[in-house]
Amino acid sequence: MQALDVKGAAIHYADEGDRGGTPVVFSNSLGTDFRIWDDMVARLGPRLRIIRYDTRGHGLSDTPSDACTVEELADDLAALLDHLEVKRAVIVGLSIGGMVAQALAARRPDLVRALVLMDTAARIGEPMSWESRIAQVEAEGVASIADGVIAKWFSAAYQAHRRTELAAWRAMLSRTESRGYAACCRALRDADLRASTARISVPVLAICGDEDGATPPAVVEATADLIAGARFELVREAGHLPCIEHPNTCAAMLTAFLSEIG
Ligand SMILES: O=C(O)CC1=CCC(=O)O1
Repeated sequence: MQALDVKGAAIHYADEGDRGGTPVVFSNSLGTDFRIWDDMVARLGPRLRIIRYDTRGHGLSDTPSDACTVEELADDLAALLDHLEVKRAVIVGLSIGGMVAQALAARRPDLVRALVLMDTAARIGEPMSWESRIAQVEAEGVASIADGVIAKWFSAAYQAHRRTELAAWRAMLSRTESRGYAACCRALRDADLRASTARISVPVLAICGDEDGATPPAVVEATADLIAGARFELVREAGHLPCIEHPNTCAAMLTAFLSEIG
């Protein structure tokens, strides 16, 4: 187990693969931890350095405060990459992890070679809906919102046929500490990255599940449209977490993108 102290908070991470290979860094979404990348990462080629970490307040990472910003989350990632002496990494970010990737590209362009923006946007949801989610999880815990969240995370087919895996992912979500979850909801409530994202100049691949109920394809594509040269691709029969539902497709998309950017 590896963890880094970032301003008093333990950030849990894994640094695996070929230390001399292209660094590829994975940033998770709200209510998840870095296990969401397991199946996708297992399908990637050998000459990559694979770095995964748990966003603060999630997985084994600490929850240092009741509130945070996307910029602070990007600074956590920058501290981790500085510690690992990684520069020019390909950052793969899912949902809030994709916002962290966009913010990192704006704040520390030296760390970013390219971005894969998965089911994410420069602005996600409305402040009022984040407010009511914060109130709900602070009053009754993350498990109390699990039904609604799971419905957006997975396609109709996955929900109908993968009951056991669904129960396991629900357990991951429900066990997320409400303080850390609410802190990241505050970051989402306050983040509008449209101006800085429009200035991103590294290669960008945007990916979205066609049944994503949280960041629907049109929202993800609108963010891709802000970035010069960004490409948008759909994953069929997938919800908000296509890396779980279709790891082969997502790994193939990432592999093709990596060979394009060289
Ligand atoms: O939990 C959700 O509603 C989906 C989501 C929005 C931002 C994020 O990271 O996940």
